Amino acid sequence: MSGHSGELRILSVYGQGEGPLAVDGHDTLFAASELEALSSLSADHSVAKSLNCSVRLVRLEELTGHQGGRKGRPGVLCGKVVPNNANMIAHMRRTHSGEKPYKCDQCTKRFSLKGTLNRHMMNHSGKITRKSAAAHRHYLLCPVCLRTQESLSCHLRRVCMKDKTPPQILEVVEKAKKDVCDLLKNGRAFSYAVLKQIVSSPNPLEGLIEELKYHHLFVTGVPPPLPIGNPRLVTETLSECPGEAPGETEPSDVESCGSNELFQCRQEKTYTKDKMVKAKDLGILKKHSADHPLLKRFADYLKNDYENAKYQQEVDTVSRYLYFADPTEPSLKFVNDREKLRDFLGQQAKAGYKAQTSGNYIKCLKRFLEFHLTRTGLRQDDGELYKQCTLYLSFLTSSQSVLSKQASKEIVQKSHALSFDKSQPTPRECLAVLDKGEGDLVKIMNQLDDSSSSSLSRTECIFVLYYLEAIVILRHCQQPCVVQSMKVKEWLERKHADDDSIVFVKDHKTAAHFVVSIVLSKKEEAWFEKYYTKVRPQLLAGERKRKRDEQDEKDGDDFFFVSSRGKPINNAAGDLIKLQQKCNVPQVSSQVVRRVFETAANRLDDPQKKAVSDYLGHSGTTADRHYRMKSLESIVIAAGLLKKLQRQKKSSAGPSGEGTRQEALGEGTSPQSVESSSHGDHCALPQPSLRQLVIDLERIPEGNDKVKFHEAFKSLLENHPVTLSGQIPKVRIRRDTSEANQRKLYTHWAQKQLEMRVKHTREQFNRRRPTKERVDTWVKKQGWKCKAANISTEVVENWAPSGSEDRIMDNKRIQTLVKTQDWKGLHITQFEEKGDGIITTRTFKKGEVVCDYHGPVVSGKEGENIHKNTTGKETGYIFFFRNSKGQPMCIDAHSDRCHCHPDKRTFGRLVNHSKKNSNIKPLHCVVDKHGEMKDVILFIATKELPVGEEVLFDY
Ligand SMILES: C[S@@+](CC[C@H](N)C(=O)[O-])C[C@H]1O[C@@H](n2cnc3c(N)ncnc32)[C@H](O)[C@@H]1O
Repeated sequence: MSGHSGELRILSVYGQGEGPLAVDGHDTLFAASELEALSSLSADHSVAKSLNCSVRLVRLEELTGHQGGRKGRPGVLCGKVVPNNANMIAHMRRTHSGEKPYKCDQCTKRFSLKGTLNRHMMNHSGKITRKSAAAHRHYLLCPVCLRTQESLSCHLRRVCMKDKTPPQILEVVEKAKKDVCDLLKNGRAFSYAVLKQIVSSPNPLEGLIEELKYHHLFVTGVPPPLPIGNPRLVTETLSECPGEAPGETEPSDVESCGSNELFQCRQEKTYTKDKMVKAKDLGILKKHSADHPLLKRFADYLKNDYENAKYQQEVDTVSRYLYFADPTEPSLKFVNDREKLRDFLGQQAKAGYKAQTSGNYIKCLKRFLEFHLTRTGLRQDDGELYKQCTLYLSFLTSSQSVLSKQASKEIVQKSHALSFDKSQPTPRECLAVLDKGEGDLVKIMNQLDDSSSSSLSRTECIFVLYYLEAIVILRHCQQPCVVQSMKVKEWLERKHADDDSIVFVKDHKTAAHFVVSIVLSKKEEAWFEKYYTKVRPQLLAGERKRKRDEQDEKDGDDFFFVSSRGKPINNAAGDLIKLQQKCNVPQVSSQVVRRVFETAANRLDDPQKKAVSDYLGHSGTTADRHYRMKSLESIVIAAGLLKKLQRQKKSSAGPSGEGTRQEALGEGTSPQSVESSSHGDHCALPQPSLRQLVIDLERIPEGNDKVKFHEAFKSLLENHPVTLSGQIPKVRIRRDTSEANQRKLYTHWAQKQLEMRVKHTREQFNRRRPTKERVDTWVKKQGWKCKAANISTEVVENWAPSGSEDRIMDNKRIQTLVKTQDWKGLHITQFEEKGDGIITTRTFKKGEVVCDYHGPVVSGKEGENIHKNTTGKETGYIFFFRNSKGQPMCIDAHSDRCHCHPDKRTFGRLVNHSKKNSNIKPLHCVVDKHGEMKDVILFIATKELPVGEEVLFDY
């Protein structure tokens, strides 16, 4: 570009109303003479006027001063409209010439803006002027990228909220300003107590981040949570019994109710319903269509990757939040607005949701984001959104930790309140529906026996279904989702223990990570069997007729409990309510029942309490520990204890409210008395509280009962002594011996037999420590009806040599080892001065047989001859001893390989000598080999031998 001095150049022309005009003048050079007129302001305006636009004129000498536009791009300038020529010149100088006109008179620095100079001057003066303080307030935090910005509005407009409207940006700026003020006012002081609490919390870092956030300070670079290793495990943890968070029932959907349409019961307005209505009013229940691709893909992910049967519930949860965040359509944009989540949680709190429920929402949202971060192409498609999602994920994690703390607080408060709640129902009241409905159930069951009318009406079928569900929930204190998860296979594979049968439900969705066991009495088992063989097929058959129309729905073939539509039942809690309404008894939820029995279990001693707690699955024990306790016997014992607690009679107390121990434990309570006591208005009857009963129980001396039990047990043993293979005396026999102690007699007898079996097993392995597998195999061979592991664990874990030395060779294992020379735990190694020797590869206990001195047994004389005739390497391998008749004998092991084991070097002949450090001793024994007595020299450990020790004996 060449120019003449005095030329003016029209840099750009901005039209008014028609957009930018690409007029020639944009790049046209005007001759100085022609532009004489344009060199003044008026000329500038006149051009503008004629073109109906704004024109900028720049003198070429000014342009040549900076050699082009900003960042070295010649001729490309900012296109800014300035009001007049003077301002234009100032603008050009400041912005495009690289010149910095404002100089600090205290140092050499120059600044292009006066405001920047002013701020710089503060460094010298140490004072903040009114003007500069105002400038400082502009350092606001961008809530999206979490960076402080000199001009937030400008930053949002250009970067983080490019697609938002000015009012939306203004709103964010105003909020940021408010936050800064709040930070200055309240955010700078930290409470020592709070910090201490955070530091001692299980996740101090998370707590700290949250606390900083509370103070309007943000931590950047927080990594997103690690990818989930075991989706299945996480699924189980996340979906704790859907629809039943501890302490409340919050159906996943407003519309959801019982699994069936039976009993036209009036729907009572419950607390839960109130809550749902409120939630609906507050707008937190609306959701997007599940057909939206975003939600559909998430559903597929949950269904396939997590094998989450209840995936729709989780999708709905996410959908509700997405709707709240943006009712127009589901999107990931919600990650740009953290305030929205706070609003949502606030609304949930207003509707009366518990912190745990809100926590569940956050869990689902996290999973939704994890899905997008790990399973979609979000990173490649939209890097910025991907980044926002990771930041939001950590925000969710922090929010979750706050909610979980609040949730535990709520649970503790609630259980504390409940433990002192005298209006809590008694155990008997909890079971009122079972008592009241039993008559009808028996009638229906009898009807099934009658071959002429084996088909039930649909209502009758449903009644049986509901009643059996109620047995599992109320009598066996299981969560409704256990009922929903029980499979046919699990029913068919139930185990029998004496009169009881145990159903193991494996794939349930409770928070507990172990198999749920349900101990059914003989009567209950018979009902369940009739349901399975006669009622369930009717329910399934009803469905088959309709199936053609509903191909896509899952059918109930695998599930034990099926609805009248032949589907797996989906709301056992709702079914229970319906049954209670039908039987006209007060509604008691599964949660209340479990709590009542937990409280009632307080009266038990610690091991019993633990057994009940484990049975109920309340203890939070690890799976490992739980499986160990779960021998059939222990499950049955725990179930028996629970039953005992359930038999607590409701109101047999005298005027003082005191009942007898027997009454309190329900012993001798006849079904009739239960029936009569459960009729009428429960609340009208005088109630001794459970607490009172527990106190009464404690007042009664135990001693007398103990004596009675021991007498009963002695009497039982007279006719049914404990034997290794004997059967536990039948319930009838135990009842005849002592009605009150029949269960305890069972336990005690089983315990004695177990002890006897362990002792007997130990004897089989008394001189060589066995492996667990070996004991298991041996126990299985005995044909005892017990779990081999119960015995082998006991034998192996506490193994020590036992029995007299005279009888060691009675031990079959030792006999086998002598014969096979297959001694384990030893290794041949070389020693510099001694030649070969033996070291241990496992520990040996004092008294354990280490190996034998193997070789042909010859007379002493023969031995001496061999000794004389052997030279060199073969000397020193003859073991002299006296046999049981006192005759001199010897074992000739001069040959490196014996005839019977030509493939192996036997250990005994390689044991070296030491007088001082000997750790084994030889023991002469005799073994009967097909009627012929054979001498054996065993080596017995004289002290504990650690691994790697040389085996030595004093020659
Ligand atoms: C029964 S054998 C022991 C195995 C022998 N070390 C080998 O290599 O076959 C006995 C012979 O081992 C050697 N021996 C045993 N104990 C020893 C010791 N403490 N020091 C040196 N040599 C020893 C002697 O040569 C002895 O005659």
